[in-house]
Amino acid sequence: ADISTTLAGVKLPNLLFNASGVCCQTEADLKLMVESESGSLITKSATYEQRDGNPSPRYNPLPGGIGSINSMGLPNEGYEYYLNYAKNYDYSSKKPLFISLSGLSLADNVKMCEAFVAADLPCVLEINYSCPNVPGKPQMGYDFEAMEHSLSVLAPIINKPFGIKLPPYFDIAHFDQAAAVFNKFDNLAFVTCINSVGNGLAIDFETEEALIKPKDGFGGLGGLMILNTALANVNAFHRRLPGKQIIGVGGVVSGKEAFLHVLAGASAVQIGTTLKEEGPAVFARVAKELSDIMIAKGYKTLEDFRGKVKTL
Ligand SMILES: O=C(O)c1[nH]c(=O)[nH]c(=O)c1I
Repeated sequence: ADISTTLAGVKLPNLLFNASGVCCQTEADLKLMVESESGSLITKSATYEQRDGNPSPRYNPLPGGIGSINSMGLPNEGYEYYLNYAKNYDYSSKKPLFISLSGLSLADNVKMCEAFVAADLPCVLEINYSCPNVPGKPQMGYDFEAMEHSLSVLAPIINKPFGIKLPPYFDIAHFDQAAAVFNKFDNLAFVTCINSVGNGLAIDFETEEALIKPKDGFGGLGGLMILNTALANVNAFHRRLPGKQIIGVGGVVSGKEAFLHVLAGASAVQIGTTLKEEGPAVFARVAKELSDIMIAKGYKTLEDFRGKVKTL
């Protein structure tokens, strides 16, 4: 079946790619993504300066394959590293490049966006408003006023289609308030839902210890356990953002969850925890599983069922 898609006006040979943060911090990581069967790739969220991030252990899968917890602390090579990567990227490769930016201040986001705009490259920007793991930095995604102000500055600078990475919301009024902000920006072409469910706590039963070191063990939750929150956020914004697209992320362990994300309204699907645990071979597996599901259900393209979840 045809699992290709178009996102922000850019053609993706298939709808799958990595969630920012996984398999994308260094050129070696990104090479693995380019060589994989993913339809696209996105870089690790960049800050203006290089960051080491939080002390390890800072990532851990949870027992029983239910998910993961992380408090990486925004480790990255600094935005110029990713700008250079974007300047040298082979855009004829059919696999579009996305760049994640997560400035620690609006001023930093402005400087990074201006640098990418000045370079005038075909890559697509995803501004991360939802990093839950920088101690002392509350995430922008939960501050609607600050997010609106940031977008009012950045959208005109970027001046072409771009996206934002959002935290999960859990209140219908918050979906409404967030959508009211996003609908003000015409070139805000997509929203990526969801980032990890912030500040969970995983404790080892035997040792009675927290699984990760930073922040007393508090970190973002990912994997199968967040699937249903992810589907709700994808569908809530699919319903509320006419003319914009949704990238679905959260809980994709097989073609089945990718199918559900598209049914909820996703135009593309990112994989985080399962990519971290299985490696880049996950893309060929999930792509085949999704194609087989579509064939079994009689769907030829993603448009045949995108957003068509039935209510009772
Ligand atoms: O701790 C991180 O680096 C991190 N971890 C996440 O789960 N989401 C994010 O957006 C980020 I920037």
